[in-house]
Amino acid sequence: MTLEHAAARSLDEQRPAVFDTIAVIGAGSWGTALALTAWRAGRRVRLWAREEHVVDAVARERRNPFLPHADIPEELLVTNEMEEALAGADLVVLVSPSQHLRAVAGRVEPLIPRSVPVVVCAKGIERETGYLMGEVIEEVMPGREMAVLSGPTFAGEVAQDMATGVTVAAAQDDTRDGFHDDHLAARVAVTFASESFRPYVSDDVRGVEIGGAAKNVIAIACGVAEGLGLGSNARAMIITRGLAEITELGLAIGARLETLLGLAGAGDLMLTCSSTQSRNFSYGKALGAGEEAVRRADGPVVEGAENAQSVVALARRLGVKMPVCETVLGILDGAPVSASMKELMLADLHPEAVGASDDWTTPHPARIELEEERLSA
Ligand SMILES: NC(=O)c1ccc[n+]([C@@H]2O[C@H](COP(=O)([O-])OP(=O)(O)OC[C@H]3O[C@@H](n4cnc5c(N)ncnc54)[C@H](O)[C@@H]3O)[C@@H](O)[C@H]2O)c1
Ligand SMILES: O=P(O)(O)OC[C@H](O)CO
Repeated sequence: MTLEHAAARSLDEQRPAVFDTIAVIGAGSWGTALALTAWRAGRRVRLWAREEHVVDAVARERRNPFLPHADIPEELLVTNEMEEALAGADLVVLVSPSQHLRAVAGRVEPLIPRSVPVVVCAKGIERETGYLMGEVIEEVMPGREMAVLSGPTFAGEVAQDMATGVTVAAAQDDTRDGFHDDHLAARVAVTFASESFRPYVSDDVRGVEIGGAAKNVIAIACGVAEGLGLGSNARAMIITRGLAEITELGLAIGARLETLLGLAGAGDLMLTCSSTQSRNFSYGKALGAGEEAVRRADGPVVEGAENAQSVVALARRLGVKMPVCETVLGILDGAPVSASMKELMLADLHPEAVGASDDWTTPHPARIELEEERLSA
């Protein structure tokens, strides 16, 4: 059977076994929404919160300040004790911000049996090492089975039980053809699936990871354009050229095109680039509008700002051109916002096709004119 044929067989026919007891590690907005999703799907759920004030708030009013509008049911245990959260778990879901994943996974590793798989939900690339999230896990939790879960998912909507689709990816045994009911991604999919939460299964871990990491940087660029009042055409251009950048980077690390065009790639890019529900978009919008763009260590994470440097560093290492991401990095480093976006418009002209800018480029005529005017002034 070919991979395509096997993938087309429904998971219902195959009946992968669900995980019963889920430890969600990280009680920010996404960890809390995922804990609610697993609880609604009928699982026993424990949620580990790093901050004591979160556990206190849940005990007092069944609300988490990171996700203030969601009611947290009594049956969902919320604790500061890592051991208590992990006790008896047959699946561990890691939902810390990307730059803290290593430390958090390092705390989890000695506390769970070798047989317990992990699902990584952070979106980013580790700054110090340039590692994708899965590579961090391979180093900190060697030999452990791992899946990644990503896609267009505002935590607030997921918490309100609104229709959402995600991609869950886990490596496949090369010696076997197609998807099987013991494939970790399939087991995670049936564990979380509900009427309103629809996971799709994949074996392209890198594709899912890179889409989630890079789209946040592009979302900042879209926010900047919004803040500057550049209009809807500009936003569509940035999203589309952003997708071209993500595609080129993804292909360079061995991701598949279908994944980059799927929920965890194009889907998440569209969502994050077009709504003030996105922290990344809103942060960029404040920068574009010349307002104070605030990031607090104890506040909501802005992964695009945390990861612009690591995304650009990976692209430079692989010889991939990412002008939109480069521009965002420049702005974050203090370059003038409006002039940086203008420079993006006046960059060399080249073919649209992904990877084709090496074939043919020519200086932008308007830029040459400006330079000549400047010289003659
Ligand atoms: N919020 C969403 O809508 C959403 C959706 C999908 C994926 N994600 C991803 O989930 C990950 C977690 O983001 P979030 O939105 O849940 O966070 P959040 O912004 O809601 O909350 C911040 C989180 O960071 C944690 N934190 C702060 N300092 C820390 C430290 N030193 N060590 C460990 N943890 C620390 C806090 O405990 C808290 O859980 C990110 O990679 C994000 O991109 C978020
Ligand atoms: O609020 P953002 O910008 O961190 O985006 C949240 C999710 O990643 C959207 O899928």
